[in-house]
Amino acid sequence: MATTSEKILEASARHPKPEEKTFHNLLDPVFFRVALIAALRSRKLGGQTIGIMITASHNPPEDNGVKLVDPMGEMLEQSWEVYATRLANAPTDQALLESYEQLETSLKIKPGVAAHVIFARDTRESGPALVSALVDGLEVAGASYVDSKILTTPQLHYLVRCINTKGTSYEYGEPTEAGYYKKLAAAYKRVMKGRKSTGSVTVDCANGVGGIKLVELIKYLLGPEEGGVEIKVVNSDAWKPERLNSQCGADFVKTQQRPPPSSKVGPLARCASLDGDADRIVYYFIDSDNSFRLLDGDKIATLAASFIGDLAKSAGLADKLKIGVVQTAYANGSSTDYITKSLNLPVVCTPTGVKHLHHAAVKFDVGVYFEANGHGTVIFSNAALKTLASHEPQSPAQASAIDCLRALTELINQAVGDALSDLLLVEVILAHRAWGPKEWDSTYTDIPNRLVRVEVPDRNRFKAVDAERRLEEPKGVQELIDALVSKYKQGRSFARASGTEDAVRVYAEAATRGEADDLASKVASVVQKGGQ
Ligand SMILES: CC(=O)N[C@H]1[C@@H](OP(=O)(O)O)O[C@H](CO)[C@@H](O)[C@@H]1O
Ligand SMILES: [Mg+2]
Repeated sequence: MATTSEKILEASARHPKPEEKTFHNLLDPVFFRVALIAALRSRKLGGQTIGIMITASHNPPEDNGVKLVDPMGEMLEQSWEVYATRLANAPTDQALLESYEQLETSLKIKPGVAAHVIFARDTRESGPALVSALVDGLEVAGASYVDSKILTTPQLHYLVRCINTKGTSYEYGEPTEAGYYKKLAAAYKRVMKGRKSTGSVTVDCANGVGGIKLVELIKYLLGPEEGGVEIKVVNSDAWKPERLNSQCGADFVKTQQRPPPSSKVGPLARCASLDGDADRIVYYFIDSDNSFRLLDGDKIATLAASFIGDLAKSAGLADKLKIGVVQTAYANGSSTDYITKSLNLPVVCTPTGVKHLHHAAVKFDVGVYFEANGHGTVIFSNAALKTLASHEPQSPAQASAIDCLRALTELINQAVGDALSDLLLVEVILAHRAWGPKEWDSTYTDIPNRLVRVEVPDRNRFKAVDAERRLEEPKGVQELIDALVSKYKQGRSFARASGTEDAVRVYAEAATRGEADDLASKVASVVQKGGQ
């Protein structure tokens, strides 16, 4: 019988690294190799289940990619990203096998431990072919696996957390797709007790997996006749994969600062857009003067933080729950001011990327984190869960606030930012406050801002520090940016190398639209020159 090493070598030859790279032949060996990493990770963690999500999120339909999920539903631990890259880049089948065996030895992984993996994909056409490459890898690595077919990214994170917590005192939920809907719907009904939604919300599903799953979720929720929100699902053409993220979706709305051209809603109607794998959401509406108003991740974070802060006070728990908000440098300066000065809550700024925000948020009892682009969630610490479970209310008002807080811990996805869960979170808050989008928007006014992309010969020369708000290298560039910023009222600007695209991003804020554009373009030209 062939040994595991022989099997890996033989199978790897079926997933060769292409001589001439096209998108598809490039991904086939990557997926084969990702399977090997997932098997190693599961074995290293004593056989806990690891998740693999096949998606390219908000990117064009022909792209694809992969996200690895750790046992508690969190993103793969950072040190393992390095190992994954090492396996993915191994130049030959033999080099791949050597890297695999080296990892086994250096990480003291016992090959005899059973490995378990669960995977799912979004609606992209390339998904099934990539699943074959993945399965080939899982089989030769001796991992057992579950194919969960088509799911949103956060649903897969949910399943991973449920499977790994099953039978413990902190069981997360029933590890099925229906279990996900039931958990959200039960919590939604609890928070909505005695409240009524007004109006409807139109949800643009980016023609992706979010539409299919939102239609399912609605079946479990309260109908409008029962006081629940009326959810109108649009851009849910998931079976025409070429339409995915095309002229719609959260990324389109956020970057273009306008509704999807297909949108038919009138003034003051609430709208929301999901991204292609439903882990991001933004809200927006058309104001009475026909202007477009975006309610982005910052507005969702401030809404959630203010609501939870008020509930904690009503429950008599203001001193016991340390609530904090985590943002990145892209958060609008007005939102940061509003959180610190009006809500009196602490704000932490981290580098871009949700894993950084998540790690900072766990330091609070209630950590609210959102990127401006709409990716985020609220996490409750174990101490907070204990406080909520044991707190004896002293009045009916306290009892109702505490029940609402407990239900929120179930409504909000604790593993990862989840557009469907965030949608319900926003909807329950608006129902509690009897607010429409305009009242929500008027909590603070965004400082005009501009984000531009600058192509430079080598973006790695740009080294940012201080949560990416200042450039250490190339030398001298930060001083030039500072000098420009000082000339603008409410001016703020920074430049950093993108982690996902071959470019440097420049962000600028200033008192007026024209000044923000002007500052952004001047900083962009400083960056361009400094990057030569
Ligand atoms: C300004 C911006 O939106 N940056 C995005 C983008 O990161 P960059 O490192 O800026 O390319 O992609 C990340 C992953 O999706 C997301 O977390 C982040 O917010
Ligand atoms: Mg996404």
